[in-house]
Amino acid sequence: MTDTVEDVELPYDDSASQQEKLEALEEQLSTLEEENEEMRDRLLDANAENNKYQQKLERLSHENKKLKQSPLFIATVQELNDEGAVIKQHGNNQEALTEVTDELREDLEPGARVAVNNSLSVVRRLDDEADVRARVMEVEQSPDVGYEDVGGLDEQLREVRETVELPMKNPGLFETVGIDPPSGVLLHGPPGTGKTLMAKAVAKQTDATFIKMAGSELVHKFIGEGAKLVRDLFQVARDHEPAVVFIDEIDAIASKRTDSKTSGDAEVQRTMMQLLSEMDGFDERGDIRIIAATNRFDMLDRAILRPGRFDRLIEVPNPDAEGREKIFKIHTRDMNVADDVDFAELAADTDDLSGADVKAITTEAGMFAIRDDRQEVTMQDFRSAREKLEQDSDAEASAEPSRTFA
Ligand SMILES: Nc1ncnc2c1ncn2[C@@H]1O[C@H](COP(=O)(O)OP(=O)(O)OP(=O)(O)O)[C@@H](O)[C@H]1O
Repeated sequence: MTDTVEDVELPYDDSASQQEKLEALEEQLSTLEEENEEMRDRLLDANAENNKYQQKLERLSHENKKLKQSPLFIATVQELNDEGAVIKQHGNNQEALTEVTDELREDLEPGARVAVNNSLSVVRRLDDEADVRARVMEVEQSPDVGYEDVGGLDEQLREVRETVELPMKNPGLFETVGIDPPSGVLLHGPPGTGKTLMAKAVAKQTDATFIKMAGSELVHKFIGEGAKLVRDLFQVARDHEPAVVFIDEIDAIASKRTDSKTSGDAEVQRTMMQLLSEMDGFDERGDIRIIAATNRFDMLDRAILRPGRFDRLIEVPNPDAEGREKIFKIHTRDMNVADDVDFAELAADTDDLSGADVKAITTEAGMFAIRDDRQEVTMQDFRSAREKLEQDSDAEASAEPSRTFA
């Protein structure tokens, strides 16, 4: 507590002379001034020290944030003991003893998958491997899509059948002629044009299991995961032969190399290299065919288009009027359509739309009939549906300029 003026003890007796009082007071004043000076110096030092600590704290907080954000490695907890957790890193299988915070410890047990940072500290617990696989891989024993469900892609379908179906159904033919069937088939074109549909249809036709994985899912946030998922993908395919492996959005793992050297890019590269090596070592691939799809053909790294890899390129464009008419008919097969509906006219009026857009119009037309309490879908319903979807996509396009709906 600070002294108040009343607390100050006077440095003289009442009996002292004026002169003595003055001298005593002067002496005390000078002592106090010295002490004050000393305190001020100490305060300044403390302030400087405080600033230094403040800066250090900021640096460490920044570092901490960066460590949590930077690419993380995957590991499995082997055991928990008094000193922390023994973890085994995926990829290099190295074991390490690392500290874990008390809160995190409660959430961990041997076998748990965790994300660790550069200094191997556990940052968080992850979903189990099986969950990740199930999330990124779609396995369908026999897709319920046939060639009759694909409209307006006769030429593309012919090529897909020749390159995927024929080698599976009649491998001897290629042996007799003495050529290798194309390894992988790449479908490229705008979104919603039927690429996935064709891949499913060919899987059904060949009684093959359809295994789909999206490139964007493969490029996981975690180092080592992408390449491992590619290995898993091909293992699942081998376990389910005959199989059609469909890799959607392949551009996510096979884009032209960028100049930046971030760990994220390195991870994408590693995932792509794993895919290439799986494809290259696939001579004895048996009954597994690979189809990839992309909306960004221009972005692809040419390495994946080399002979023996995705060497059959099939463009899948938006349908022309004739194609749109067929797609209208396919998606209204089970609908109660009024006699006045003219699909040729609707097709002529829906320039530049994709197959997915045409399908959306048919569903929306049905909704108009339901809202109006009718059981039959009329030409007017289709027209209203088209207008509604155009308006919706105009609104979306102005919010997000990269997407358009002509
Ligand atoms: N040619 C088509 N014939 C019939 N239906 C189609 C056609 N194209 C698209 N569709 C409809 O649109 C849906 C989406 O199409 P699909 O998933 O095959 O597109 P995609 O080309 O794989 O698109 P993305 O590049 O966005 O993955 C299909 O399930 C189907 O209902």
